[in-house]
Amino acid sequence: MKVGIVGAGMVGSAAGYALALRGGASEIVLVDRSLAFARAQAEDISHAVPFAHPCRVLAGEYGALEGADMVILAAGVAQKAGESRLSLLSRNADVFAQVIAGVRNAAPDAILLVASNPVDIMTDVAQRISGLPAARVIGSGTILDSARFRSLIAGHLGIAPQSVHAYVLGEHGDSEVLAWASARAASQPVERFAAQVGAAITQDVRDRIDDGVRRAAYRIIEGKGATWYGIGAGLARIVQAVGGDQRSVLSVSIVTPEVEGVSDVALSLPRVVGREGVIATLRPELSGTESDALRRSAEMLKDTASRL
Ligand SMILES: NC(=O)C1=CN([C@@H]2O[C@H](COP(=O)(O)OP(=O)(O)OC[C@H]3O[C@@H](n4cnc5c(N)ncnc54)[C@H](O)[C@@H]3O)[C@@H](O)[C@H]2O)C=CC1
Ligand SMILES: CC(=O)C(=O)O
Repeated sequence: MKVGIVGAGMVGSAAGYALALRGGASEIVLVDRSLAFARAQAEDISHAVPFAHPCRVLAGEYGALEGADMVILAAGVAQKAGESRLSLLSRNADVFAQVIAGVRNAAPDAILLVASNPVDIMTDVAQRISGLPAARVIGSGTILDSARFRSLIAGHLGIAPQSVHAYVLGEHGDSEVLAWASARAASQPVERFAAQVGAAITQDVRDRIDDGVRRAAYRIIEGKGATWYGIGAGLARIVQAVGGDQRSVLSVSIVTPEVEGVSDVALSLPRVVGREGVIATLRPELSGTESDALRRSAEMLKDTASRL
């Protein structure tokens, strides 16, 4: 599997590094508006390969993406402390107009994997500009938020996050929805599991976990300027699901025909991901409050995208 990465900054390079370590690609090509920077990142990542899986890590201009099966889009600006993801929209939409033309010329058959924020609207933008089917333009969406949610539930229950299935839905951003009603630990509703291990999920616990997920990016950006490890691993996970035709269920964003009465909106739901991109979309069990919140998130995203 040949994977391109456009935008070799913190997120793009972390994705390349995670891919090299996890063994999800035979070739990784980094592209950036600064070729010298992309070359330096590629050389650095290539020095991890002897400790991981065989893989060529290169840098180049857009032409070097020829033959790529998948291209990660991580170019553009990132939030500064206190800024919301949505505030990046017009700047990153301009960047995508250039980037997608370059990618499509070199690798017209590649699946696009969008990371740049605001990721749901950028997924919508990427799909519109590229003209590709929605199933082949995937935003990382809430894959990161779902990982944060699973980690915090697992920490409370004293188990591994791998034993927790829980999704964050809607926007990757302030209006996201933590789907407690469908959260499971060891196949049981998390409340039932919690009662068995004497770790009740009280309203205080829910509020703490909600804040831990929803405000994670703000806290990390305040502390170190940006986030990259979590999303780098999440992007590598999506690439592996596609490359291995794994049909894994991941919460990712694509333009979706209808969500809670809102049409043609890009947001995250659990989706089956394999060789052709998104193969199916699932609608998890939600409480009334969660459905209302998902509708509001969808309406906000649709409204913002249609004003672009
Ligand atoms: N989806 C998610 O969960 C997450 C998304 N992000 C987003 O990812 C994006 C990248 O963040 P970072 O890597 O931290 O930023 P960064 O500033 O470290 O890297 C961005 C890179 O894009 C390149 N670039 C800018 N314009 C370009 C163009 N026209 N053509 C080619 N390359 C161009 C820059 O030279 C730079 O190397 C941001 O929009 C950020 O908000 C960040 C963390 C999580
Ligand atoms: C920056 C960002 O989108 C995140 O870490 O969630």
